[in-house]
Amino acid sequence: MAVRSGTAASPATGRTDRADARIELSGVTKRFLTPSGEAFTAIRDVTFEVEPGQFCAVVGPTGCGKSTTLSLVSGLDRPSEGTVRVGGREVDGITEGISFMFQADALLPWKTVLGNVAMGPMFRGAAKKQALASARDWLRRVGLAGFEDHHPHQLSGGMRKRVAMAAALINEPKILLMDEPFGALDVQTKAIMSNELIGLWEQLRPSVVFITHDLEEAVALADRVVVMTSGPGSVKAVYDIDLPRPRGSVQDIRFQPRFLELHHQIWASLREEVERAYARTTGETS
Ligand SMILES: Nc1ncnc2c1ncn2[C@@H]1O[C@H](COP(=O)(O)OP(=O)(O)OP(=O)(O)O)[C@@H](O)[C@H]1O
Repeated sequence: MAVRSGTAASPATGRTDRADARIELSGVTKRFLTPSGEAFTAIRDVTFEVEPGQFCAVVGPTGCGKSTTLSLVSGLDRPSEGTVRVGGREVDGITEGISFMFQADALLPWKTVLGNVAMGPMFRGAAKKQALASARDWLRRVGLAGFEDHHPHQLSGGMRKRVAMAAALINEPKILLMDEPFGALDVQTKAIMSNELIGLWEQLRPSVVFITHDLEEAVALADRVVVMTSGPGSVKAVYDIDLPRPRGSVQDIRFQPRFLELHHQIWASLREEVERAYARTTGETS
């Protein structure tokens, strides 16, 4: 493992080398105006990179600015200072080739499962027949063959996540942004979904920014873990995870000595920030 900050190491052998999938945040600060008109700094001087095809997890205490960071990468919001680049180009609006997955389902309740998944290619100009064929194929890939005509409310939470995953991946994004996508699932379903995500990611290799509160999930899935400080968030440390790929089942990897070692080291760093954030909410000084 390497604890790093600053410039990124070369991607490991076998990674996609699509330079247009590189994500770079450099000295990024984001301030919001509070209702009373004062400036509130959500993140300060955030710098890190995600290599093309790399799976990068971001962890940090609640309110440290993880979602804010993700929205700046997506182009939904702009930095107050610093630059966000995707593929070497400064982000100045919604960037082509990015898909999202959030904790809340972003499925349209009035559309069938097939209709929800086919929407992406249809918006991108695919013929309806082709979009539906591709959606059927993706539903098969996420284990939902036979559920094409169901509506989202007729599915379990895990099944809805599969639909959301198919809807995100059908566009074959170069970048996948995920904000606690499995946060609302029970432990077993979360593990199954994590395994499925990693299997599909290994086939498509988009660059991933994956926000999570679950450090085990971060270490099990990621090539790189970014630890953020308590708010205003900045990058405290970057850990390159040297567990081999393919990783296999996330349930099993948690028992490997190397996993435990990495988890222990990163938790020592994260814990200080979690405690600092907690002390603030309880009014204690730290
Ligand atoms: N649009 C906004 N206007 C004002 N303040 C905002 C806005 N968006 C976020 N914030 C504030 O910025 C800080 C960081 O929020 P953000 O949601 O990015 O944190 P987070 O690390 O993702 O939190 P959590 O882990 O709890 O989801 C919070 O204090 C939040 O209240």
